[in-house]
Amino acid sequence: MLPFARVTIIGLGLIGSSLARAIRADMPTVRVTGYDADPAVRDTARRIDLCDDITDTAGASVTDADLVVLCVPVRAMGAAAAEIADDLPVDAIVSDVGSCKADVLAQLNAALPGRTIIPAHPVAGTENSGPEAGFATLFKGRWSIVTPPADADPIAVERVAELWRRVGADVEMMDPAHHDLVLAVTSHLPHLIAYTIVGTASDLENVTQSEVIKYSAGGFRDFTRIAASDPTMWRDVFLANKDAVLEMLQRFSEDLSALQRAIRWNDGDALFNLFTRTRAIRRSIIEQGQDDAKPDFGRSH
Ligand SMILES: NC(=O)C1=CN([C@@H]2O[C@H](COP(=O)(O)OP(=O)(O)OC[C@H]3O[C@@H](n4cnc5c(N)ncnc54)[C@H](O)[C@@H]3O)[C@@H](O)[C@H]2O)C=CC1
Ligand SMILES: O=C(O)C(=O)Cc1ccc(O)cc1
Repeated sequence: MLPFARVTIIGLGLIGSSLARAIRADMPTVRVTGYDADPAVRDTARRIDLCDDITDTAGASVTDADLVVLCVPVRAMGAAAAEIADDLPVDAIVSDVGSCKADVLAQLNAALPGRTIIPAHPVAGTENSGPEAGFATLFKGRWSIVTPPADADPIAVERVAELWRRVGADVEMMDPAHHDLVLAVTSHLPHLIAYTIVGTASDLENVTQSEVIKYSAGGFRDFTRIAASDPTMWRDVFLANKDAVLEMLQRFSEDLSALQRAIRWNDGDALFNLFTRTRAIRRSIIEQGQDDAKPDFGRSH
């Protein structure tokens, strides 16, 4: 049985539009309604026939929904939830796709007290944004991490998990705080490093911009893809997942200082041992068949 009959998607960018496309492709009888705060995005969504219906207000989009999925930047979740509070049917489930979970859950609880809130995070995406960047197969073979509150209704949790399975994702359950720590090191810190290194290269005085572009070898090119990711989305992730990111950044800085010291003192063994350990990690990811499948760091479609 389908987990939901009428799904509303709020925020029709990369993830919201991919979810709309995936639901229509994989569950064609489900009615998909969309809303975005940006009128230009709503126009585009209508032009490309993204949903069965696009409404001009948030409230109108949820009046007959049995699931509402918030697909807006993480620090906009509370405002988006507050806008639907008066029109949300009593038995509707509210979910989201935010890249960090504890802060978003707090925002949703504050905006929608007493409502059924089952957050999730599809660990799948690209550096692109907007309604035309989405695609129906984005979630296939990827993880979707569902982070229910401790007292969540198990039936509601299972319905949200089943939605993600239906669009091709593998589902994992996680505590929100643990999710935030894991994703801080596997996703948020790598983005911060990419933003930094591309910024550092572009600030150099003795190396021209055109030399950076012309001679960018594999490593730097990969960083430029990640550093092209949406500024609003990532500003919000770093501020909303501040504690976990600062904790991982502290550890990273200490490890970087150890490497700096090894180079300064010609400690080749230290360098060789670390590089051998990290190569083994890459190989075990490939052996587990997760290279290009999941998680999705470093892949564009
Ligand atoms: N981009 C990625 O690779 C991934 C993003 N995510 C999460 O998905 C969410 C959406 O990200 P993207 O789709 O990439 O962003 P996006 O920038 O492509 O789309 C976000 C959309 O939300 C709309 N919006 C902003 N505030 C709103 C509000 N209050 N009410 C209604 N609409 C509003 C914007 O107009 C925009 O169209 C974020 O929370 C992000 O952390 C999760 C997994 C991967
Ligand atoms: O484009 C990439 O490599 C990504 O890392 C995509 C991504 C961005 C944010 C997420 O929360 C999950 C996946």
